[in-house]
Amino acid sequence: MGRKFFVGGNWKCNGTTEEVKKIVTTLNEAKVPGEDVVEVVVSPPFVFLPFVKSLLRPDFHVSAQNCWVRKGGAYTGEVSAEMLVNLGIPWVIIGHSERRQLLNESNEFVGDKVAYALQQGLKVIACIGETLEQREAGTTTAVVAEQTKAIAAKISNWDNVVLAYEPVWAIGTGKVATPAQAQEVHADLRKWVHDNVSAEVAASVRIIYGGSAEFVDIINAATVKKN
Ligand SMILES: O=C(CO)COP(=O)(O)O
Repeated sequence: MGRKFFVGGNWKCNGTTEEVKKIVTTLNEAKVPGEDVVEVVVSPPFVFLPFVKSLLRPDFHVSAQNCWVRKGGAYTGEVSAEMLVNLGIPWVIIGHSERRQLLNESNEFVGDKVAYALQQGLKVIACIGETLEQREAGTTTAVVAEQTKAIAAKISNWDNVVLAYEPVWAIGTGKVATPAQAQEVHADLRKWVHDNVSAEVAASVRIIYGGSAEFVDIINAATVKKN
């Protein structure tokens, strides 16, 4: 069976109650293929999670944008994986480049977080991606492999992991990766997973593109491929 499509929306640190309500209303009216074809996941800030979950159509799901690396406790300002599970939040984004860069989350820390969240029963969108400097130095493949390796070292079951390739240079910069650029890294990543995890995981794990995109390119690429 083919891999199920996955579409996610990371709302980052944005929104008011009114705006959130408006977005959810729009999403609830959207026409999409069934859940058996595509999973749709939205990721509001923590404070809006229960609100969004309560308003969102049942075939769309919610995701947190982060969670604490281990069991909760005396970690002021953090939100634990257990709390997300308790609230019925099925997904969490881990290792977003904004957290890696602004909050110094290391590859190892991200690997620990992914492992702990999975152990608690959450599904994880694990983000990886290179900076402009790394791309220009020709180290893209090595960088994303290193980030993936740090996750692979801590987990054995990839069923509940989606790998999100999010090139840092195409996040919030106005720059976009072309479908060919994204596809090239996806292919390298899948090969890395094949050679370093297993052929089964390489065949089944979903790798999504998570940087900015130009819809025109995607549609053209799909048309070219179809023809
Ligand atoms: O960070 C992103 C997805 O997680 C995409 O960011 P922008 O849409 O701001 O480029």
